[in-house]
Amino acid sequence: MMSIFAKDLFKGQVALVTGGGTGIGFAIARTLGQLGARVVIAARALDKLESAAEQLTAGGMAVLAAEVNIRDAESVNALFARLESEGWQPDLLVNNAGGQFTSPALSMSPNGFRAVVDLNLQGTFQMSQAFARQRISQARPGSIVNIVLCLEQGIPGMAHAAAARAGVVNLTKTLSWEWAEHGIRVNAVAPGTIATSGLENYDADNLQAGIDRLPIRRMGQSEEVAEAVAYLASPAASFITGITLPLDGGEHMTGANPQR
Ligand SMILES: CCCCC/C=C/C(=O)SCCNC(=O)CCNC(=O)[C@H](O)C(C)(C)COP(=O)(O)OP(=O)(O)OC[C@H]1O[C@@H](n2cnc3c(N)ncnc32)[C@H](O)[C@@H]1OP(=O)(O)O
Ligand SMILES: NC(=O)C1=CN([C@@H]2O[C@H](COP(=O)(O)OP(=O)(O)OC[C@H]3O[C@@H](n4cnc5c(N)ncnc54)[C@H](OP(=O)(O)O)[C@@H]3O)[C@@H](O)[C@H]2O)C=CC1
Repeated sequence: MMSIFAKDLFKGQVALVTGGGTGIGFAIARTLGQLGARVVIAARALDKLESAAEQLTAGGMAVLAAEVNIRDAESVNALFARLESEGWQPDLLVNNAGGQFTSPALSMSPNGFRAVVDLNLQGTFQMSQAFARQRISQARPGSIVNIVLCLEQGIPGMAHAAAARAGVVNLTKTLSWEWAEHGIRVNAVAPGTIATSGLENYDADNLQAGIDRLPIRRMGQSEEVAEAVAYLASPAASFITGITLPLDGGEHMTGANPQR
């Protein structure tokens, strides 16, 4: 997919994409890199990150693979300290890392619920706070884009993720208020079902049943998410903050219903 944006849109900027070694995060990293950004891809599995970085570098991009566990505040702080000392301090942050498992709410263990909230909500907060502290201490503007889930009809079978991502939607609004005076915009994209290897964790028949109900009756592509992220992160969206953009073929009207 060809980007509609100017080739040097993000020239001179560094973008940090969590979960940037796989799936949607990889597509976001590639798009921002093609648009001139130097890109940091960060996640837990360094081997996957390094092979993704190799692919992107082979395409002419400047890419750094960096290990982080977004659930661990010390690991997050260490990442930002490292990026600053190595000259990769990010101007843009894409909080893409996340995930969950399907389970009826009645049989979810407290620890299972907590693990998903910890990853998607606490992790996103920790990354955003570390990013904003660094930007604000140096009086530099910035932009954050959070990747959430389509949740407008609730998400039966994923109560933990529905709650955590709704938390991120409101966190997006709240941080956009608090950090606007520092020139930091905060927005989110809410994808529906997007064709990535991440979907191997989910029942294919349930996914298809959800797709069959969509007005646009297909899965989305990672590149479609990446283009929306590029727009929200760019100066073209300089008057937009606090929003969550549905990118879902209409799933915000039909719901996903993964468990039935
Ligand atoms: C229509 C559906 C559309 C779906 C669209 C969305 C797609 C995507 O999001 S794609 C992203 C793809 N990747 C994933 O979703 C995988 C993400 N999963 C994880 O990263 C992890 O499984 C985790 C964060 C959810 C948990 O990580 P961790 O803390 O390392 O896990 P533990 O093994 O320590 O377990 C903690 C706790 O959670 C319970 N648990 C874990 N997996 C399941 C499961 N599949 N079913 C039920 N319970 C699970 C586990 O048992 C632990 O609880 P206790 O046993 O009570 O200690
Ligand atoms: N595919 C879809 O249909 C949809 C996906 N989403 C969301 O989009 C995002 C990307 O999903 P997708 O690309 O499909 O799936 P992936 O499983 O490929 O992406 C998840 C990424 O998150 C990283 N990650 C997970 N846990 C952590 C952690 N604790 N610290 C740092 N990184 C972590 C993983 O890397 P590693 O394991 O190496 O840490 C991986 O790169 C996720 O938040 C997902 O929930 C939202 C809607 C729909």
